[in-house]
Amino acid sequence: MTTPKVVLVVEDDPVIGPALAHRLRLEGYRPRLAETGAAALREARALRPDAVVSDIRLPDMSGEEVYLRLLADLGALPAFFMTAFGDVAQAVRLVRAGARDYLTKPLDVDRLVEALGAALASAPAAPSEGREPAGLGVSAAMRGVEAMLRKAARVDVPVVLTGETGVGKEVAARFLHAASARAGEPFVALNCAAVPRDLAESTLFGHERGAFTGAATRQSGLAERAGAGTLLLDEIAELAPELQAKLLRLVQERAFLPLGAPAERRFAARLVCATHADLAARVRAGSFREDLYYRLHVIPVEIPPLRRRVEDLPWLAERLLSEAVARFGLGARRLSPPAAAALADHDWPGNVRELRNRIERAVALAEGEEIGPDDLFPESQLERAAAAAAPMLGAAIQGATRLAVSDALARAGGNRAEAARLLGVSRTTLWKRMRELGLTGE
Ligand SMILES: Nc1ncnc2c1ncn2[C@@H]1O[C@H](COP(=O)(O)OP(=O)(O)OP(=O)(O)O)[C@@H](O)[C@H]1O
Repeated sequence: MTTPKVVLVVEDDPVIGPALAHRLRLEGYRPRLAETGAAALREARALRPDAVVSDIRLPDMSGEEVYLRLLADLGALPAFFMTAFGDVAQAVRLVRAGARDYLTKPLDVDRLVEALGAALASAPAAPSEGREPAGLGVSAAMRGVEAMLRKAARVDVPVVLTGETGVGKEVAARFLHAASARAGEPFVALNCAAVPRDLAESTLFGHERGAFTGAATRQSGLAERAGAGTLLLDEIAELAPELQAKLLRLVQERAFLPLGAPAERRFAARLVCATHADLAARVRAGSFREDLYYRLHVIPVEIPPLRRRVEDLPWLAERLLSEAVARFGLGARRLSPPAAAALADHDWPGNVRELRNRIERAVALAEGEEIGPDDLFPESQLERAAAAAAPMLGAAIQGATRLAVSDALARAGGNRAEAARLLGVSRTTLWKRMRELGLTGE
């Protein structure tokens, strides 16, 4: 059986949103409705939807902003926009940024369902039980990480993934999930740094109806939604102290208490944590509980930065390139040899996320089939232009200085002390400038 694809519907209209979600459910999708941009971003980070269908005007931000933030967080994914305003400029911008389609209201739902079906059929399928998960790299370092994760997948103990931002900690967590016996169960992720502090507890553990003002219905938390699958807590170092205590209970007793619930529930998922912070240092600084640290650190796995495994660059670039081409529905693209060489010269502070962003931008904007170094690193083109402009700027500054100095000397009747006073500089500075400019003061 295939797992239903998750479609995030972002719509604040109380009729259109639920109606669309209902239709998508009938079509065999797992829709998730968000009524604001902030809720959509939260849901997207936790659920990693397969596609997004969003209104362009939302109460708190534009659909465009939601999409660009989703792109940064999740990479490209099929996105469809709905608008009552037919704003062509925004449509063009969104399609350039990778959106699939732009539909005007009243919405032709059949057309949307058809386009969604086509987009999701061409998207790579989620790994399912028994299938070999996609590899993480070809370097010895990443082969080592894969071997470690495969071993960890066999036993149900907490894993902590560490590494710089964008190295692929979440990708590694998904690899672990796919390699484990839990592969057919949900994979649920929460970025602890992104969820507002007052919502963190109910997001993680859920709440009963009436548990707090505004809790109109019962809401299950991610600990419950992860079922017998895997729960990834990303940026674990940012978890508030009161939640650290509750997480300890989750790990130790495998139990959690939804807000306002009469009794604890059993935690059936596997816990994986990730962080780019030095957790041991946080323990020493007193901001992370030592007992939790030791509970979580049963299997620590470090994902090395991309600059320390350059052998992975061509492999990753190739993979991200074909993914971007398929997602944007474009024809073939390839990296020119100088572009491939430029990849190796860069030191990738943003790691694989930066590589993905550069490749997606290059695929979207390159004119022909071949992607050159300037498509990947447009800033170096600007730097070259600035360097070329620098001599011109220098000449302009020199010309202006010459005029000002000659004028001051003329007004001071050749008296250098007076000319320096008029210019607001010391006599030594004036003397230096005159020497540089070849002025004698005559
Ligand atoms: N081995 C890989 N193959 C393909 N894509 C990858 C790989 N590793 C990372 N990526 C891509 O790089 C981006 C960042 O990956 P991921 O979110 O897993 O990093 P992270 O270390 O969890 O980042 P952060 O510290 O910011 O949470 C994603 O778009 C992901 O798809």
